[in-house]
Amino acid sequence: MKKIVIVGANHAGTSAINTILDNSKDFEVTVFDANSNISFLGCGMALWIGNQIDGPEGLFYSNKALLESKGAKIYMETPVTHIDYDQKIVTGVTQSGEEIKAPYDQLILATGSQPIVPPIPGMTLENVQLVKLYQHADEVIKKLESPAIQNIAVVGAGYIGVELAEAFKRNGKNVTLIDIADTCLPVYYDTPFTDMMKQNLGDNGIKLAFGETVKAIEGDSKVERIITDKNQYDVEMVVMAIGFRPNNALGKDNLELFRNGAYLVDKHQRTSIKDVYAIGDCATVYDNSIEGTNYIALATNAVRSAIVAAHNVLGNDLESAGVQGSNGISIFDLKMVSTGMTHAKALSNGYEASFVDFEDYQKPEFIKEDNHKVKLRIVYDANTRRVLGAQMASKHDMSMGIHFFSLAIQQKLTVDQLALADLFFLPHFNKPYNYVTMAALSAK
Ligand SMILES: Cc1cc2nc3c(=O)[nH]c(=O)nc-3n(C[C@H](O)[C@H](O)[C@H](O)COP(=O)(O)OP(=O)(O)OC[C@H]3O[C@@H](n4cnc5c(N)ncnc54)[C@H](O)[C@@H]3O)c2cc1C
Ligand SMILES: NC(=O)c1ccc[n+]([C@@H]2O[C@H](COP(=O)([O-])OP(=O)(O)OC[C@H]3O[C@@H](n4cnc5c(N)ncnc54)[C@H](O)[C@@H]3O)[C@@H](O)[C@H]2O)c1
Repeated sequence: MKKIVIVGANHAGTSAINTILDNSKDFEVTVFDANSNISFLGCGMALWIGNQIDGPEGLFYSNKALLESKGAKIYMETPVTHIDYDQKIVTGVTQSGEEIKAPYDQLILATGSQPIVPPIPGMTLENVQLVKLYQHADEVIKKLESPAIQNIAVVGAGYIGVELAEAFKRNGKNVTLIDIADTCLPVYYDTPFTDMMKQNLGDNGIKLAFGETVKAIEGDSKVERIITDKNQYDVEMVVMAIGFRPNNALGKDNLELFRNGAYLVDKHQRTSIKDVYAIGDCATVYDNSIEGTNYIALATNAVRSAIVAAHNVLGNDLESAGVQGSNGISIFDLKMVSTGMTHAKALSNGYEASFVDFEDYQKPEFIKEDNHKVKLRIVYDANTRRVLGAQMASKHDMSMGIHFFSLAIQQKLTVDQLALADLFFLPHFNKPYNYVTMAALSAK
């Protein structure tokens, strides 16, 4: 039997294990994970912290017993400390200090990412929190019960920071949201959209401290204040959410890396060493919007890249379709979704980019219930007319609409091809002249 070793058993690793074992019985699959749990959905963390769901139980979809029932050998709480890429041997160390040596024919690295820790004074004070793992969320929730914690600074107004700012507000805490950029969610949306989210956060009582650089966290053993280049805020907890860094410790000296340290992979998820694959947050993706290699840490990419790697391990020649970085967020009922490049990013990447904006009600005005305005921006190349990105915002759940644009970018469609696409009409759902058609028709 061919030996497959997988390092990391969270979203990417679990997806690879399932794909291999669901499709073949001819492989011996050995898996190592440093953590004590598998498959925690970080995307549900804010809902759990904000008391919008019953508890964390539903945020797990797999476990050691389930994967072992399929035939995998799973070592939990067993960090891999060394990989001999010449001899093809992975070494893990159990909690009791026992060394496990696992030889492989093919190796899948699924070691994910870690939150970025800024090099500022005060990071080791009590109540400075990182938020990635189940254990992190559990610790934050226990601390929130203390009446001593009333004022919280969230650093980073990206996806995690904005979601957690809402969650802490739902706990009745005073929240200050700090970002080095002059707005929130700048990676994903252009100004008209980030302005909507800014307004939404402000209207719901979150103090916004944008355009401020954090210099230090201060206190006498516990957090007492956070200092920026412009202000200082008295807080009892600081939550750091300024992005992820790929976890490349096991391969950084052996494998070719992307500029941020992620393992550089091709469309088969192959690294620079034969028989070694990398998937999920530790690896690069092929980004169809920029037509090149990129780093986009998302669970969706983790699961799909794992399916691709697993099929190649099985001997099926499967190539990734690439990604568009499609994403979504819902904060105090404001829903925003985006895919591909923002206009600002397209310009900074050297495209002669244009955009078209359109805003309309989701349904005809005679429908009075659950009918909200939807704001749409399509970003396209002014020369080739190729769709480069799209953003949508509404109180209506229009999220499925972004998939249309995602596929358009993947298939290199032009904005003019979208204008004449066959979109159905029914008043319960949309308008005969819907905003997608109208926006695309209006593209200059
Ligand atoms: C709060 C939060 C909200 C999020 N929301 C969303 C969302 O809404 N949508 C979305 O698409 N994505 C979301 N993400 C991102 C998503 O969680 C990640 O992209 C995803 O976890 C990546 O999966 P992964 O398996 O590649 O890596 P990870 O989840 O980082 O898992 C890596 C695994 O490798 C193990 N490991 C690492 N090193 C070793 C070693 N040396 N030996 C053994 N094991 C090792 C770790 O213990 C871990 O279990 C969110 C993330 C967070 C933190
Ligand atoms: N809904 C979702 O799809 C979802 C939810 C949560 C997380 N995620 C993913 O998880 C990953 C990590 O999320 P994240 O929110 O940590 O990263 P992010 O990239 O979304 O946001 C990081 C934010 O931190 C800011 N920042 C960077 N350095 C800073 C500094 N020194 N001081 C202050 N601000 C600073 C950036 O300007 C940015 O706004 C991302 O890939 C994200 O897409 C996705």
